[in-house]
Amino acid sequence: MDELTMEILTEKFNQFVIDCNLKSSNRVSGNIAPQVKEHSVCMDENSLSNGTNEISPDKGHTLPILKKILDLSSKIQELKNQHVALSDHVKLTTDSFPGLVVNSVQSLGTEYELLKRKYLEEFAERRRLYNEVIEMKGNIRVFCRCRPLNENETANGHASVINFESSSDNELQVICSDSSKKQFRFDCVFRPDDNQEAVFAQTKPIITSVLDGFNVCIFAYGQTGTGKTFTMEGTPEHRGVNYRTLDELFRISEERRSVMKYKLVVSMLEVYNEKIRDLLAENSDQPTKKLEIKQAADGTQEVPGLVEASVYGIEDVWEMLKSGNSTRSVGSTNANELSSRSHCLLRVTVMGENLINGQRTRSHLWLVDLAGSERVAKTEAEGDRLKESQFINKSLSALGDVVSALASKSAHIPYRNSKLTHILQSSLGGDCKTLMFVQISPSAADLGETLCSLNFATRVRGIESGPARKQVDLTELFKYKQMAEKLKHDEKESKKLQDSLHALQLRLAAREHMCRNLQEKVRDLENQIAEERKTRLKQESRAIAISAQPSRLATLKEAPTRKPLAEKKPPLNPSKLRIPLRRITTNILPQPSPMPPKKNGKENTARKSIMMRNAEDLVKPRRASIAMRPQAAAPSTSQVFQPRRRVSIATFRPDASSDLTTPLRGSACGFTSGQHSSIRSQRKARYSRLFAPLPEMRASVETTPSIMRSSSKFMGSPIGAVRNPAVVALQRKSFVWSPLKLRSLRNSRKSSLLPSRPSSEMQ
Ligand SMILES: Nc1ncnc2c1ncn2[C@@H]1O[C@H](COP(=O)(O)OP(=O)(O)OP(=O)(O)O)[C@@H](O)[C@H]1O
Repeated sequence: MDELTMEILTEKFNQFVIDCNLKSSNRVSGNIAPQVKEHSVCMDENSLSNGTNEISPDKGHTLPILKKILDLSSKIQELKNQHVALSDHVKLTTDSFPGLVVNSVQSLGTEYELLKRKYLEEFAERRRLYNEVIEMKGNIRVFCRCRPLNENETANGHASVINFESSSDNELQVICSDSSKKQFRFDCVFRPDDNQEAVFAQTKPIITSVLDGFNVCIFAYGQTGTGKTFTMEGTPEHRGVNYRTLDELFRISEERRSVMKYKLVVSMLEVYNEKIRDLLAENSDQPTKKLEIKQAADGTQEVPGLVEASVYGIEDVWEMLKSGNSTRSVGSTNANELSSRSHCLLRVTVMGENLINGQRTRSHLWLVDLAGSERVAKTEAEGDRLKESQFINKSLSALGDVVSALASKSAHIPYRNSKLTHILQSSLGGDCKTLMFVQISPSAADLGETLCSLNFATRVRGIESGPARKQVDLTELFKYKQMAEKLKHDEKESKKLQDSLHALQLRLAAREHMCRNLQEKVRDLENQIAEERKTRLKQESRAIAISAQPSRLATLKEAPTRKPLAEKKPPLNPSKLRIPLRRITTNILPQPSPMPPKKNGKENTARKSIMMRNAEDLVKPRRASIAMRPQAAAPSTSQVFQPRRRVSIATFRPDASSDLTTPLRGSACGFTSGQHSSIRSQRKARYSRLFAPLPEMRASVETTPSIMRSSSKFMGSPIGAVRNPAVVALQRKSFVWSPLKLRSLRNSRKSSLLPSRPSSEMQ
């Protein structure tokens, strides 16, 4: 019992109770109340125990029931209050959920949006791919259908001239009168025993394109009486393409209901004697208004005033098709008792709306049953039939011209040459899908027409697979093939280049490593040279000091009569007071840069040049002139003991003619003259060996062209630029001009990482 009923009952019983109470009070006022009350209670209990309730206000039996009702009412009220309390308690608000739930709901919402977007993308992708499949199959496809031999033909003994057995599925052979066979190939070939389902199964895929927003045109072409109407319209028992197509459209739209909303509108017209007739006009018996083809703003062809009937189910369609067909122009010919004397066009306009993104589409599906092509002579048409035949043939010829123009990709397509082609303009060619049924008769009597129809169909098929169209596809294919090959080739090349680059990088790294090693060795050798020089200078200065002792004494004796040398000689030109003297004193050659050797050859060369210049400075002949000073009487001790000058003299300018040390040394050390000369000659020979340039070096310096000489990597400066043999000797890494180290160096030559090479090799 719902709440409302309970409330009504409660109210009624409340009223009843009030009434009863009033009556009871009346009785009480008549002094019968106590007895009645007791009796009532008694009765109530009895009646409850007996399971019977007799409600009789007069007898007071109603009171217990009322009491019960009141109890129940109060209970109901109580329950109601409880319900309200509970409702308040469980009232759901956003705050009543924990944060986790709210977050989950929010993330689910986001996920839903994402999925929706993805679905839309997938939907678009599916549509694109499906369209591609259809296009790959061919935007214009041709199916051939052969009807069975009819009774007349069998009776007249006409044999079938169509051979399906020896050919593959999509091929047929026509046995000509001279027993030769002509083979034809189509996208699909239906034999006489193929039923309507089989035909539609192959037709179905193209229909889906209409719902995807593409224009589609399906038409049946062929000789009269070959089954065009049978294929397109069919019979109530064997429904044709028209009915099945609409059925399929409804089925798919139902399938996509959650995403897409479709509206189907149907129009039906015929082109009869180059006039357009609306087959759905309500009163077709009346002369219909003249319909003309106009171009709409979007470039499509429209027929203003044409009835457009919305259909919501297949039942509507069948009724509508029946009514339309009933008004179609038919007539009896020799070939067909109910021959279609017009082209019948059923137009289905599909308006789609995407429920997710609101995108709208509008596309047309044309289902055309053409009038039969026929030979006027054969049909023996006269009068109206002849006129009809002429119009039919004219418009079919116009259709053939359009097909030819499309096949040859002609700039001008003669759509306007007939009403039929004009109205189908936006559904023939372009990106719309076209399916043609070429209907043929198997009878030998129709051989000529059959061959004509098959040839025409082959031309139509040529739009898709013929040279013009195919060429485009092949060109594209070829282009992609070429691109793929080029890509492959480029990949190979780039791999090769990468490999060689890697090898070069490895080689470069090895070279750099070697260079670093060599630079280190150069530094080591330079340090070694500096050390050697220092040691030698010390030795020489010691020797000079010893040899200068007697002359110094003599000088001291002559001192009063002589002027100091400094007074006699003008001070040295500042430019001649060369800094390298200090270097000689310290005996430290310019240190190599702490920075790692750079790859830049110029910098290396410059640095080496500086080093070589410094080395050259050290061996300037001026030291020789200063070295002669000890022979002259030194006026002061400070001048005599100039270790720098003396050191440089002795070291860098060994001169065979100047006898620097022998007399002094001889006297100092007590050697005899013969001993002196022997020692002197030994030392001289040793120095000569040391400082004289190597014979091969000299030879190379003289003979090697300057370009070749300057190409020396490790010397830093071209050898040709170094004139002084001592410097040349310095540049020889293995050549250390230290007598002390000479032996050890000679020994270490074999194990040295810098092998002593002939100068020609070094260059
Ligand atoms: N595949 C088939 N199976 C059985 N019967 C067929 C078949 N095709 C055609 N017929 C029959 O052949 C006869 C002629 O068919 P239909 O009227 O469809 O020819 P048509 O090409 O439309 O002729 P027209 O151009 O003169 O209108 C019909 O009786 C039809 O039932």
